[in-house]
Amino acid sequence: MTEETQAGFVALIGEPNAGKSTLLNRMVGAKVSIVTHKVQTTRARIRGVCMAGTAQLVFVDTPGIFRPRRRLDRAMVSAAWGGAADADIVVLLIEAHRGLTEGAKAIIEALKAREGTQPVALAINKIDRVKAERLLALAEEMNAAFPFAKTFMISAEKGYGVDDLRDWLASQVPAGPWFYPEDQIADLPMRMIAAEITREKLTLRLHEELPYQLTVETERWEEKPDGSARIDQIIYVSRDGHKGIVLGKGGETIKAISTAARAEMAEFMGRPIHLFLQVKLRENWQEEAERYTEMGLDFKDGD
Ligand SMILES: Nc1nc2c(ncn2[C@@H]2O[C@H](COP(=O)(O)OP(=O)(O)OP(=O)(O)O)[C@@H](O)[C@H]2O)c(=O)[nH]1
Repeated sequence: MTEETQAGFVALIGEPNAGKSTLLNRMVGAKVSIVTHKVQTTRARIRGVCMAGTAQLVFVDTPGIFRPRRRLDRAMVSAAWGGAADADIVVLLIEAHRGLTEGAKAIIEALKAREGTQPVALAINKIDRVKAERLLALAEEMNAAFPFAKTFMISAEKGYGVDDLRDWLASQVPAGPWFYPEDQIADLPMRMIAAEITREKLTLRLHEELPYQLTVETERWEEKPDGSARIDQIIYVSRDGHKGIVLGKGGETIKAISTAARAEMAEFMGRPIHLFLQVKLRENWQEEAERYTEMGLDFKDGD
């Protein structure tokens, strides 16, 4: 699965209301938007994954970044880029009927500060709301403001132009193995939320005691006929001695964490959850950490 597959990260940016969730839902499937509010401690949030032929596209966004009230200075811009900096491609989404707004201008300033690092495509969304003449003028105006690698005219809601955009993205990502097994893509957002919930409970419970390098992964997700779900997660620690901290005396700590995490998952997902936690040692932590960083995820704790 190496030579003939491609995979990459796509940062979808745009002002609030531009239609990012709608576009993602079109490309990835309806579960995606649910992720938005939950997974907040990660540097770049993974919003969804989709397949386009032999390519796997992983969509990330950088929340709340491009909403500057004042002018952005360069340091702020580069800090604000966070996970988007690691993306292979950036897509700027704007609204056709609003055009080149102040917010869009601020984003373009930010893009200019890092011009040349990644291809940036423009997607003019909500084309169902404007006349064709206006669109062409807007596309020209936008391309005069920034050298976009490509311009797409889409309607995320109606689905116009979305396949073209996806196919183009697929053609731009590098050759390489997929980041996620294909059969996990559909429930990936829920898996990630579940892992994030457990991690949050670990943080709350352990505070400074928390082993510096620790991750939670959802290993298995099983739908039960009664509408409940069984979730198996592994808490990875980097040193054997850390296991004891997570388990606590007589398993007390892990039990409390599990109870709290299960309750929150059940509430969030609106159904009964059976949660099974295991603590494991992951010795080759360093390489793994690099892998996650590459993916724009910040799973490290304690900083
Ligand atoms: N007419 C029209 N409306 C659209 C289109 N795409 C999205 N919308 C609407 O625009 C509004 C905002 O869409 P969202 O997808 O929530 O926007 P967003 O960029 O994710 O917004 P934030 O989560 O605030 O960043 C919703 O009411 C959508 O239904 C489109 O192509 N045409």
